[in-house]
Amino acid sequence: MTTTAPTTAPVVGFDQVSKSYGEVRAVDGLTLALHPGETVALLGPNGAGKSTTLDLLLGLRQPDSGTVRVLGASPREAIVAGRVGAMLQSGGLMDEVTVGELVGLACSLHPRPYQPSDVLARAGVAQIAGRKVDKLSGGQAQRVRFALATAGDSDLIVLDEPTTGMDVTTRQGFWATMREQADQGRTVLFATHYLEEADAIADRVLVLHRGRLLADGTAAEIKAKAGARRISFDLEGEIDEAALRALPFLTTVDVSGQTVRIQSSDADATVHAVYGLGVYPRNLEVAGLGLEQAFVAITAAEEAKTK
Ligand SMILES: Nc1ncnc2c1ncn2[C@@H]1O[C@H](COP(=O)(O)OP(=O)(O)OP(=O)(O)O)[C@@H](O)[C@H]1O
Repeated sequence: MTTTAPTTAPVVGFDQVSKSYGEVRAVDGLTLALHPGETVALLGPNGAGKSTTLDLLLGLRQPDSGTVRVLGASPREAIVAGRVGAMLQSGGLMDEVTVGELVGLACSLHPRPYQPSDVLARAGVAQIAGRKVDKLSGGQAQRVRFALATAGDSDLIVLDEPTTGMDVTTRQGFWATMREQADQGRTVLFATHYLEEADAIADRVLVLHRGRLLADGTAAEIKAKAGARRISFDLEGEIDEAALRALPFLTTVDVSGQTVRIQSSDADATVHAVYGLGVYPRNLEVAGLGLEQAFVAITAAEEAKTK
């Protein structure tokens, strides 16, 4: 028996949630619903409010106004019922115990625990189960935090910058495991600064900026929202660089040797105008923005508006 409502409620529901620290409004009127089986990336520049949002979601901080619900209950009730597993940036690990002991303890405290041996194996730390927790490398400690977050059968897994300090192979293994968790119907929410991870892993991307939701959609939708496209070509002769830079619709221009790379909010018009400069562009390519460039474009546009 749990105290939580049936799973028809969103896994996570924020309704007009705000949280300030003194003068700083870290989360500003956030409304949001996450659903079962979604893998959601939370992006935003430093100080955008990602960690505060996760703290509110986990009941570690209380909102000044608005409500946060997790699986139809308060965050605290959902956590007590074992429905949420979390891996936080700052989560210190107990000293003087071994990895195996710590994971065993986490399993024993979970209302719906997995076998410690399975948890150790899944997190890739079975070989270091006998090692003291304070003797681990940064990447190993991250894996142990991951083991603690998956000690039992939770409906929601919350990860704050989970792959910081992991090498490439560990990172790939980590995300493969997370995919399995989502495929089994769990909701995975992770904050990250690695945009390529968000692009590859998440089926939904949230962009936070100054505590507000700036974009919410698939990575493809976020890229489209940024509007701009990348244009690149090689020059055969000289180009009047000042005239090139003066063309309308350009957001960035980079001329390096014979190669020109530009971003434009109207690629068709820009290509037409380049021909108009008497240039014949070779190897012309027009492509959409990557998620990283789209993120920079969206947040920079918002910065410009708020100045
Ligand atoms: N305990 C606190 N006391 C005062 N201000 C805080 C506190 N925690 C966060 N802030 C401020 O609130 C804002 C949001 O911080 P938060 O840590 O939620 O952002 P973030 O998106 O997680 O940032 P980062 O990417 O740098 O981890 C920032 O301006 C930060 O300085």
